Amino acid sequence: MILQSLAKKPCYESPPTNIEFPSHDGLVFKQGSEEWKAMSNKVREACEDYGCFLLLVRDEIPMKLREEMVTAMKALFDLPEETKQKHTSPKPYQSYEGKSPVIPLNESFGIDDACRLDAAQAFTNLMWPQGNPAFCEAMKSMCSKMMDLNITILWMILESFGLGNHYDTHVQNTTSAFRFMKYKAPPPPPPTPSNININVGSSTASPSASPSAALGLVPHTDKNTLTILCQNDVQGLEILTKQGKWVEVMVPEGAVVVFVGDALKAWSNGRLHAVMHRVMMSGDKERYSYSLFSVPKEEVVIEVPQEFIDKEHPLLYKPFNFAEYFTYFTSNVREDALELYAGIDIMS
Ligand SMILES: O=C(O)CCC(=O)C(=O)O
Ligand SMILES: [Fe+2]
Repeated sequence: MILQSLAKKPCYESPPTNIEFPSHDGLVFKQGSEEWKAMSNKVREACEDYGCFLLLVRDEIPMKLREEMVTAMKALFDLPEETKQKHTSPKPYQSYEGKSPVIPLNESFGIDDACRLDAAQAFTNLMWPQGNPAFCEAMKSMCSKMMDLNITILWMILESFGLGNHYDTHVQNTTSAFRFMKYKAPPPPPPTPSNININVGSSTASPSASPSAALGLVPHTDKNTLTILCQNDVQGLEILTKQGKWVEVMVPEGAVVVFVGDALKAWSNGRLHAVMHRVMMSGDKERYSYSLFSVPKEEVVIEVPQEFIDKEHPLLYKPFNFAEYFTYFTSNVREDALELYAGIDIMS
């Protein structure tokens, strides 16, 4: 695994540093080894400072599987509208969604409890009643690899805080959700005097500047624990730095983006940062991305462990049920939903 911190500076004046960690036995480092400890600390620091980071995981998530996944997704989004609309769920963000007036370039499918074997089968059979084993296989395999990665990263974070004893409870309390996303290329901007080619003798006025980017996904923090995001080669992801500046995230081939969500931010008493991010589309290519979200199970109450509370770190969040917070958020879609719902006003 190679880890790259994002947005070292408010904007990329110099390339972010790459740190390489040799891996042993595939995904899992020898726990307790020097590499393991160094990697765990880097992961925690990135989560504290930026709330996200890039991981190069060519061994853990092979390129061939990524290619199969994008091919499978193209077939999925190419299905007729009435077939896609068959995917419905009472849960927010899980049904097929497309043609939203706010984000008209975006289409998505959410799949609950996605790492269960029967979830991939049920979804595939709904979309392709005649069967599509290639899709089902790619989805199943990708889900489990991304979940392994997700859990390993959580393990590293806990170990780095010296809280490895919380790992088993976290895993028992965790379920998963998967999301497929497609973003159409934005329509070309209307011609303006500055981008119409005018022939003046032998010289030609310069061609149009690149079309201005269009909103692909609204700014948000993820609400869950940790997110692993993969994309095709079309960039568009942006994060809001702590300095309040939107910066592009150039995701290299073979890398995934890891995000801290609100649930982990609250559990860590605000030590870890849940970063705002969005997608801005430009150019003429379609973006495909897919995410594996680790999510606290319905009944789970998020409570800050004593180890995170001291004089310098007063308790910032009261215990709350994650499912209830999520329901609250869906009817109060605002940036400070977590603070409003569970925050303790330490000034009063
Ligand atoms: O498509 C992307 O790159 C971002 C997706 C995302 O942020 C999300 O689904 O929460
Ligand atoms: Fe997100």
